[in-house]
Amino acid sequence: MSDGGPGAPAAPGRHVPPRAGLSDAAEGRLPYPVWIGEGALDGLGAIVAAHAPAHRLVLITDTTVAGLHADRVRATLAPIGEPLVLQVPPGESEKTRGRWAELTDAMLAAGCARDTTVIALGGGVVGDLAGFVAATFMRGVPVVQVPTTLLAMVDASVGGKTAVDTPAGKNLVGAFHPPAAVVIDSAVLVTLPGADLLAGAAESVKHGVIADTAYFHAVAELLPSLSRWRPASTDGRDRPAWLASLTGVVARSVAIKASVVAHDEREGGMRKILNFGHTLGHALESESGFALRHGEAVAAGMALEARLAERLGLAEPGTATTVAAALDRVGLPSGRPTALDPEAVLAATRGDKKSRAGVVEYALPRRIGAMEPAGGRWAVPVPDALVREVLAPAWHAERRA
Ligand SMILES: NC(=O)c1ccc[n+]([C@@H]2O[C@H](COP(=O)([O-])OP(=O)(O)OC[C@H]3O[C@@H](n4cnc5c(N)ncnc54)[C@H](O)[C@@H]3O)[C@@H](O)[C@H]2O)c1
Ligand SMILES: O=C(O)C(=O)C[C@@H](O)[C@H](O)[C@H](O)COP(=O)(O)O
Ligand SMILES: [Zn+2]
Repeated sequence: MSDGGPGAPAAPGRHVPPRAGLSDAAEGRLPYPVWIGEGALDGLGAIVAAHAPAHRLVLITDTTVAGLHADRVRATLAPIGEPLVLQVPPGESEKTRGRWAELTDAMLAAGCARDTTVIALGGGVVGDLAGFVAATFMRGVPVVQVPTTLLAMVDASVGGKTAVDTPAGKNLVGAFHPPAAVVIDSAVLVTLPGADLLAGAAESVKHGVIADTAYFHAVAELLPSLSRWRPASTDGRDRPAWLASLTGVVARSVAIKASVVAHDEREGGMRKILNFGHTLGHALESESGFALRHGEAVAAGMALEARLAERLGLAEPGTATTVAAALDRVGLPSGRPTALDPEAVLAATRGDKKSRAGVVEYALPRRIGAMEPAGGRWAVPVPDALVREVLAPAWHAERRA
């Protein structure tokens, strides 16, 4: 982690109207605004001033994102204050209690107090880590989420889950800490490589499976154009044909997630549907040593868990094949990668927090576009023998497009 220098006091109250629009779909469902649109980043300063005014601003980001987008963020924040900029190295292996300690120590050393707003600029790793810093710093200060990956735009930045990983597993120490606002500038996606776009789109595939058949097919149709994307330059001058469609995808995914979270913010029941693909997904992600991106692991987890749902007689026949076909077309994993030991994956599921009374639970679909409780439960136990059965066939990375 590096310190970008001391933050100057912010002057709350200056309000320049932001250029981007509020997501109609999310408005009214969440107790905080979600701004979505190309150029939304330029309105960040005004949004912070309006929704999270503070004496001090702390910008938490990773070194990759800082090099690409931090100058623009500093510029939009300039009228309200110079942020203390704290950078961590990129990657899931940085989402740790150690980084949390370094970040909170740096804030204390800089004299930050409860009148501080944290701005999380980056992918889901930064969002979860900075969100957890904000949730815990002096028992909680506001966080504004500014996602820069597709995954963080469609999923991680909304809903208030924050966490760090531990050696025992993913997201095991965390807090619910809803953001004060979310600012999504889809134009920053042009600097993201195709593989990261695809991994993010996997969470949108999930939203389609759990809530909207037409949306599932629309996302599946868009995947090939994302997989081919190679950022030619890092300055955002290229405007790919898929950008407008992807902005719509972000809005639809945020709306689906908002409608779930609005019903069950603390995951007492229905919110578990957002965990479709994640019981096995988290196990695969951890067992790969994070060689698999989160979205890639969730892709494999969805294909495997859809198979479980069919074998249990919960899902319509053909559901798993439809999910796997959408993933296979672009080389997203649709099964257990050959290098991972099935027994180790099964064992890793037991460390997840989706266990109840020591039994691991799975949120399983009924068909593409629908999740319903089974026997009154949104997540159900699955016999180990069945999990072993779906984990048995290996998925070969050579199948990647
Ligand atoms: N809190 C939630 O509800 C929630 C939901 C889904 C996922 N997550 C978490 O999100 C994490 C995964 O997030 P991710 O996929 O965004 O990974 P990530 O944050 O590691 O970002 C992926 C890579 O993209 C780089 N990057 C970010 N923005 C960029 C840009 N605009 N241009 C170029 N490079 C850029 C990053 O530096 C990083 O190297 C996991 O830890 C997962 O558990 C949380
Ligand atoms: O917001 C939610 O709820 C989700 O489950 C979204 C998931 O995509 C995300 O990966 C989440 O962090 C997983 O939840 P966890 O409670 O299993 O850590
Ligand atoms: Zn996820």
